[in-house]
Amino acid sequence: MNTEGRRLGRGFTTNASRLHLSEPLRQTAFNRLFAAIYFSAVLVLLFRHVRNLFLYPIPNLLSFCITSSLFISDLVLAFMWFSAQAFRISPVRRKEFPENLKRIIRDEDFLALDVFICTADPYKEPPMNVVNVALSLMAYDYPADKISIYVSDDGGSALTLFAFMEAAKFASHWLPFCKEHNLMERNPQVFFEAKHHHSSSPHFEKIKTMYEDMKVKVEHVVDKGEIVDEYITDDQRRQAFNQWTNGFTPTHHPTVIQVILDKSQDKDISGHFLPNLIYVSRQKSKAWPHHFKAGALNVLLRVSAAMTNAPVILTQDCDMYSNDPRTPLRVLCYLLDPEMKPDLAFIQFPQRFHGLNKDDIYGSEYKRLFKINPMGLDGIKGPNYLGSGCFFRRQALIGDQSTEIPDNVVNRPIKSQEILSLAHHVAGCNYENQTDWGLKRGFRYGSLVEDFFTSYRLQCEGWKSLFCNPERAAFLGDVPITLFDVLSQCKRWCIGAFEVTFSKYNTLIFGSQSMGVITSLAYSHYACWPLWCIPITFYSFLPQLALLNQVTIFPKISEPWFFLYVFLVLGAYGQDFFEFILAGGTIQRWWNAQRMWMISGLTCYLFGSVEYLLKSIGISTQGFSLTSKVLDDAQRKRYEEGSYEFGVPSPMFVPLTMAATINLFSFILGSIRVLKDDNDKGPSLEMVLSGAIVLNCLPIYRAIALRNDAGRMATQVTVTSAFISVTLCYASSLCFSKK
Ligand SMILES: O=c1ccn([C@@H]2O[C@H](COP(=O)(O)OP(=O)(O)O[C@H]3O[C@H](CO)[C@@H](O)[C@H](O)[C@H]3O)[C@@H](O)[C@H]2O)c(=O)[nH]1
Ligand SMILES: [Mn+2]
Repeated sequence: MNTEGRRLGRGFTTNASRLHLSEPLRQTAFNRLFAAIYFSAVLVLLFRHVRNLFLYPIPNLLSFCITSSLFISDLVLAFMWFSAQAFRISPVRRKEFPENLKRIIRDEDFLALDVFICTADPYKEPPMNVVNVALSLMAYDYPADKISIYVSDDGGSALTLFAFMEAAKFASHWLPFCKEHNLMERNPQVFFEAKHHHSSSPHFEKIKTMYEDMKVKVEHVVDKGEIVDEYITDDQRRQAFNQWTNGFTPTHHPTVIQVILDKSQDKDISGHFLPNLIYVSRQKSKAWPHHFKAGALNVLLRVSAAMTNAPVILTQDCDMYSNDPRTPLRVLCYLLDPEMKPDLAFIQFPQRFHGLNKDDIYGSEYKRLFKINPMGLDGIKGPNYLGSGCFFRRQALIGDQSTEIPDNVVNRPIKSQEILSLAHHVAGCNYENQTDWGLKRGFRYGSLVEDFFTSYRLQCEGWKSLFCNPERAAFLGDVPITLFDVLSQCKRWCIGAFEVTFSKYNTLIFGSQSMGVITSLAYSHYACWPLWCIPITFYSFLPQLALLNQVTIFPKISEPWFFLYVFLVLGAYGQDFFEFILAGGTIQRWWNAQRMWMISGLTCYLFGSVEYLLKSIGISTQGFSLTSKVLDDAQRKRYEEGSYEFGVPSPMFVPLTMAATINLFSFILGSIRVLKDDNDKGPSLEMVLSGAIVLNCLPIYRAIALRNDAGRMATQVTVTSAFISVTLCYASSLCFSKK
């Protein structure tokens, strides 16, 4: 069949030897035009602020404070808008043709792949889930002798090792089963939960029973917190678990490296070799910093260099399973392209999630962060690294572009004493001492968003990246299902972002010199992310307090400035809305995403900024607080019903509840006045703003007053917020009356 010039839907054309294609997004021209118009409007607004502040006499301190707060807020908004244009300037879309690969490569051309899976706590990250992730990756449609799975266990837990030993046994049945039935779902948990036509066959029943047996065993062990004697079935296992001696704790223990499957010896039930499966728990000592996930990944980089040294590395979080067995073939479409540029460092897939509720109430899809923006960056230097679902060229992490690194795979038996002792040596906690690991080599240290920081530094060094976004999700991960977990995760990201901003690698100064202005703006947008808290907080309180005291701070409808405000607000929201919908979103999801933006401004952005401050003056020492992946049934049920989960009495909820209360009162009071007053001059911007915030806060009112399940707002939070709100209103009335 002649496939030349065949139209491939969505506007791509190709011929039979093409491996990949890219094309600019259609909205680019509009984006640029709109940016020019909007930019002029922003300048006019800033001009108005400057004039009000410096050219007109200021009657009193209060109005000076109000004017300058509005000016600062709008400056931040302007900066965030401006830097975000970097994502809009040349977005591209790609497509790969893995079906064409077979024609041009032979089996031995497949590049060896080392897969890194990080886990850190068997109670927050259930070993059964981690094992399912590993099984889905081991079952890639790829020559098994080219795949090695490395599991980094920062929890140093025998329970996790046990789970993997069981998984290895199950793998010898599961992998041939997947291949025989050509399954797409190769995460056994997901596969068995879905309804399938195989479900009547005896083969299906048999493998399902095996899976259930393994699950029962692993969960039993995790519940007990130790490996029961009856499960220590042979000397090999006994020797392995004997490494957990009495003084062994998660934060203080020697290195444990266990080769669970060896591709040169272990076969599945159909007689094919299985991929390598290696458990690594690096040495930990309280005397040495371990640098969290970045540290764990660097240990895997070195251990894998000693054992298999594959030229391609996939980094994966322990909750991100493979949803498409052909993903590595897509990667080969780029890496085996004879025209591949030597400066390509990594290929990033979007983070996508399963188990989101219908309208994604917490905006956990992060469409902008994980899809729209990476497509935007793909047209410049390439997307930033998202921590998971990313294929690196090993060379980018261990050398510069000019170092020749032999792309050969180590071919010694990985269980040899020589290799194992080298692996132990490089996993030791003082191995990195006095070296450039984490500084100039490997995953970079110094930020809680090690992914963002690492790709930033790589791109500063001249490396590029690609965004690969196939229709069927390559990976699917878990989302946090309580608001507190969502906000805590985002707070960690904020602290990490500021760690980059206030380092010598500041994205605006260092970045613009090393990576060009446009890319550095994009990175600055993220690095300054927590700054959103400034405008959001001011706009949630200031105009409302003014409204309560019958003072207007925004232009009235009779003034031309009114329309400038209307244009700026509608323009920004409108563009955001269209981009969201064009990227496949729904109206409800967009609404929830913008609601989460407001909520974040009053919670995680704000608390993240404060915590960063405390950390930098040495008061707080917040580390990497893991996102919980454990499911509580009642919480899950409420999440599925679309009900916001407050529950915990966190101080983060206080400013949020205050904003909800104050906006409600100012809106009601304002409405009463409008109704009573005949010489009313139409809508005031203050009223529109507090009305919009009240709409956004509906779930909060419900959580305070109408619910009595465990997810309602904690009484402490309600009482504290009410008290501070009253004080704030009283104080504001004193200030405004002095005027
Ligand atoms: O000391 C640590 C801490 C974490 N992890 C692992 O890091 C991964 C990410 O942790 P998680 O709690 O799931 O954080 P998230 O906020 O959900 O992760 C996002 O944000 C992180 C940066 O903050 C990135 O590393 C992740 O890839 C990205 O998905 C997990 O597999 C953990 O097991 C470690 O290995 N060691
Ligand atoms: Mn996660």
